Amino acid sequence: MTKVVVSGAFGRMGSMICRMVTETEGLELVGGIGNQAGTQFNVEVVKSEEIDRLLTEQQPDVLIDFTIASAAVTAIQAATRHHVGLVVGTTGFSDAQQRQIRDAVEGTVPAVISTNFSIGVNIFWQILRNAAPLLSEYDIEVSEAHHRHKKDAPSGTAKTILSILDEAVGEREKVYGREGITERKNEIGVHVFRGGDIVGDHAVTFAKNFESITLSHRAYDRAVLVKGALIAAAWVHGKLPGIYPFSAVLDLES
Ligand SMILES: NC(=O)C1=CN([C@@H]2O[C@H](COP(=O)(O)OP(=O)(O)OC[C@H]3O[C@@H](n4cnc5c(N)ncnc54)[C@H](OP(=O)(O)O)[C@@H]3O)[C@@H](O)[C@H]2O)C=CC1
Ligand SMILES: O=C(O)C1=N[C@H](C(=O)O)C[C@H](O)C1
Repeated sequence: MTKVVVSGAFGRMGSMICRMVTETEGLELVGGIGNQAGTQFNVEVVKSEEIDRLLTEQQPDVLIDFTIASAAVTAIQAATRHHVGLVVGTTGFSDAQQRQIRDAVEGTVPAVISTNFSIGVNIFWQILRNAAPLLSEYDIEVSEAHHRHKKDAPSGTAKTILSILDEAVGEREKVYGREGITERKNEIGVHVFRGGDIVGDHAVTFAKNFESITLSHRAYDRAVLVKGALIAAAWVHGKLPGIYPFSAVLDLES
């Protein structure tokens, strides 16, 4: 049995994760962390000031975090103090926050950290790794669309796409939207849409004269992201300390 605490327990992802943990054999929901205290699926949800008490009392095996960057850093640091494994889906970390996370996790706990827990997106990234080197002479544009409530832009997934492209075709300047008189150089254009309840769309277009190729992924239901996080939670329990990508959980490494 893997005992799970969910940070962001009242959020869009967190509340669905709490419900699906209670419905998944082998996982047990033992607590939550929220911006306010309360209960979720019959377990206590505490504010971040009470994390240490919760982790001491409930002795979870894994903490799953889907919050905002600053709250995630606090939860991650607490989990490492209590030797609790981690699944982190929160996006929008600054470079300094990423360093804080690496420093906290290294040598202490196993952590699966991914900007996207959909299996399809992780396969999409792998396809991109293989395809992009063949398309290095093409103009490249990246776009993403999400619901109106999303706070960070571009999405974490889009940032991962950009780092895959940097590695595959060499680092290029990123141009975030265009306005006025602009001349395209050897850059990557990045375009962000926000509206309605779009779960998550990502696309990469490679264009040259007379032809283009677009690789895209669309999530129709947040459940695909939640399912991936739960697969990661079951996997990470008992692993050696270190940061693992979700592709390692899925055994997608080529
Ligand atoms: N990796 C992946 O596959 C995915 C990643 N995400 C990422 O996950 C994060 C959450 O997304 P989503 O669920 O849509 O966002 P929500 O805003 O719905 O959920 C975040 C929750 O965190 C709570 N929160 C804020 N501060 C704290 C704190 N200090 N301690 C505990 N909880 C806190 C918020 O409370 P309040 O509302 O009161 O502020 C809210 O309930 C985002 O960064 C998003 O990009 C999302 C989907 C998939
Ligand atoms: O905030 C969201 O909703 C999502 N965030 C992740 C991201 O920033 O890439 C993943 C997913 O697309 C949904």
